[in-house]
Amino acid sequence: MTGRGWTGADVAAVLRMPTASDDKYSRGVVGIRTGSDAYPGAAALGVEAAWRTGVGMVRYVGLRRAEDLVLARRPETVTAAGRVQAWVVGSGTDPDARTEAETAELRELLQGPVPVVVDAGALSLAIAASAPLIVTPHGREHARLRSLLGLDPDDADAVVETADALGGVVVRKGARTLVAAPGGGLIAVDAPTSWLATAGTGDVLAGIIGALVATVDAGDADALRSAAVSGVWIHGDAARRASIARDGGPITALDVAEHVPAVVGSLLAR
Ligand SMILES: NC(=O)C1=CN([C@@H]2O[C@H](COP(=O)(O)OP(=O)(O)OC[C@H]3O[C@@H](n4cnc5c(N)ncnc54)[C@H](OP(=O)(O)O)[C@@H]3O)[C@@H](O)[C@H]2O)[C@@H](O)CC1
Ligand SMILES: Nc1ncnc2c1ncn2[C@@H]1O[C@H](COP(=O)(O)OP(=O)(O)O)[C@@H](O)[C@H]1O
Repeated sequence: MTGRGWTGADVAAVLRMPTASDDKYSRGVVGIRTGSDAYPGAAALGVEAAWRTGVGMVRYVGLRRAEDLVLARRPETVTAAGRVQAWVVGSGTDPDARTEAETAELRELLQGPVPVVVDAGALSLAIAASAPLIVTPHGREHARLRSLLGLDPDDADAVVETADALGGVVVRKGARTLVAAPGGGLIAVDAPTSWLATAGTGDVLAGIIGALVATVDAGDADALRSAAVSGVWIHGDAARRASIARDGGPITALDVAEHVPAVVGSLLAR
């Protein structure tokens, strides 16, 4: 399997410096519906990452325990209902523990006009979606998703086939992350450091991608794929910087989120 690469210049083309005529809404609003009583931390990680990527507003929708954690970490997060330009769902959720009401609301989101980044526990709902879609499975989740789509679960690198069957962008995470859009070519992004293989970095990635998706044209399939690949690139570079800041030592998921602004700033300054 080979795929074309992605460069800092490609990422910079997706980013936009705010101008004097911007306000918080024109900069994009991302809605994050993640976390659970079992995994409240995933909510805080995704919300932190979305803010750090540079949207005008992050709205969070979730259970009390996760919401409290999100607000303790990021009081600027808005927990009132309202419009968003992208959703992030599923990180830190277990489909077996989800209520019927929550499943129905997720299904409704997945039938709507707003693009949805689907991670972890919500992946099984993605197969029935009609919304513009980006799914972010790791290897095991990708195999499960392929089974649900009637594809060979063992064909780990057949990401283009998964994207075609799903009708959405697929980001199959790993040391080498593969990204494909329906009918499109494959793009591969190699992680600059394997310190990234640590709990919660996938939740951070979903927040980064959600923030980028909130700033692009939802009707443009190419733009959605570019936002997804750029999110993977930013995530990897933030991990590299986070480790360098610790003399090449280990990092945590929150360290990755905290280094995202430096990645974005340096790309916009080129
Ligand atoms: N801070 C947070 O809130 C975080 C929340 N998170 C959230 O957690 C949820 C589940 O995500 P996940 O990726 O762990 O799920 P999944 O693909 O089912 O993997 C399970 C597989 O792992 C294996 N396994 C388990 N323990 C093992 C061991 N010690 N050594 C070796 N293998 C071991 C296990 O094998 P088994 O024990 O069954 O043999 C099974 O095959 C998801 O919602 C995610 O967002 C995470 O993002 C982390 C931070
Ligand atoms: N060996 C590795 N080297 C570099 N990056 C990795 C490696 N393994 C996994 N990753 C990256 O780490 C992140 C892990 O995400 P995920 O599996 O969803 O974890 P979690 O659910 O704990 O957040 C992904 O971005 C993936 O690309």
